[in-house]
Amino acid sequence: MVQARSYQFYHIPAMGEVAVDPAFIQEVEHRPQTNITEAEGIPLIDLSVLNSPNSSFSDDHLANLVSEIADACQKWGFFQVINHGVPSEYREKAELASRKFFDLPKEQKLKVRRDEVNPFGYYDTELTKNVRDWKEVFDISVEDPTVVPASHEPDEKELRVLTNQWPQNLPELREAFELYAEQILKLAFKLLELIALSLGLPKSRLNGFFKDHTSRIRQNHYPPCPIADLALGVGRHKDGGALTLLAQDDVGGLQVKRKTDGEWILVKPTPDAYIINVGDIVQVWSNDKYESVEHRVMVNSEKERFSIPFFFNPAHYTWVEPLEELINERNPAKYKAYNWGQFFLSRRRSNFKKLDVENLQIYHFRIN
Ligand SMILES: O=C(O)CCC(=O)C(=O)O
Ligand SMILES: [Fe+2]
Repeated sequence: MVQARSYQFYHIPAMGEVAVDPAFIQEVEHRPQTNITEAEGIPLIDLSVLNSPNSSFSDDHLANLVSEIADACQKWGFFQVINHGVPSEYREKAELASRKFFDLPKEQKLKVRRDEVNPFGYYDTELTKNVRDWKEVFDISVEDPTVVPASHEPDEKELRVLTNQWPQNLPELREAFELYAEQILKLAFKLLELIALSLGLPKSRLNGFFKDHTSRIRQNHYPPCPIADLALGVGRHKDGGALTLLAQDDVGGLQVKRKTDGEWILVKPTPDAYIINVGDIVQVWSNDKYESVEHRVMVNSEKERFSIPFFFNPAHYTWVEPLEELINERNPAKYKAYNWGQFFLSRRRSNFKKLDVENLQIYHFRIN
């Protein structure tokens, strides 16, 4: 059954009455403030130590870097990296191809639409916490094909093989993103090792979880929005995976909830930098030492914005729980183990369809 949409009219200065689907309207307390603080920004970390060919850097340099990472993860859950080793031409090609994709006529984009079974492809009606986001996205799996459980049901034993969908008339999209994925994956492993070291663990302690990783690259397009002060490009949320590596363009709009006072801080675009944040899985592994921090995206009434996050996720069969080296009698495990594949599918389901219940969160696995 096709439901008739009921539009509501909003008065927009300079535009008059605008008809908008009320599904986009945020509750008053979640609307973006226009007078946003651009106070102290998230830390900027230089990774050149890792990429110097003749290792002219000493152990001290590495130790400094590791302690910068530890600090940033504890204080912010977010940081930016420069001199990260991803050649800019790969990123530029991906960004260009992505713009071309979103520029295609709607019916061509709908040919690669994601559906209830395959979470990869194009989508323009995503919900975050049951409110519609002002954006369109195109999701691809880094490993293609990728294996996930057949459903989000906890006792599901069957597996499903998912493949990417590519638009036929834009071959450069696939080419650009397959090359980009290889590069960004290398950076993700470097960051994973730095995070392991920063938690006092051996460098490769976390690598095994990513042998059959289920990482995903998303392309986001936020069109100009006539109700930019009522809607959001992405509603407030925490990333469910291990790490996110985000390439944003020069428009800006990403806001991070500052841990010290709960203020929303705008992440100012830095050319060629990546914005890194720890996701829920790192929060659980670290037994809350590093928290996965809430963030959201403001839209702009004049400018469109593009971003490309890479979500670094472990194998679907991973049981996520606090690492045994990081718990003891004084600091007992704060979470019981949960299965990553089930968690992922349950989340995708609630992003696809409006549900009556809140979507799955790690605090549902919290002990006490
Ligand atoms: O576009 C952005 O800046 C961030 C997007 C985001 O948070 C997400 O897709 O999870
Ligand atoms: Fe996010």
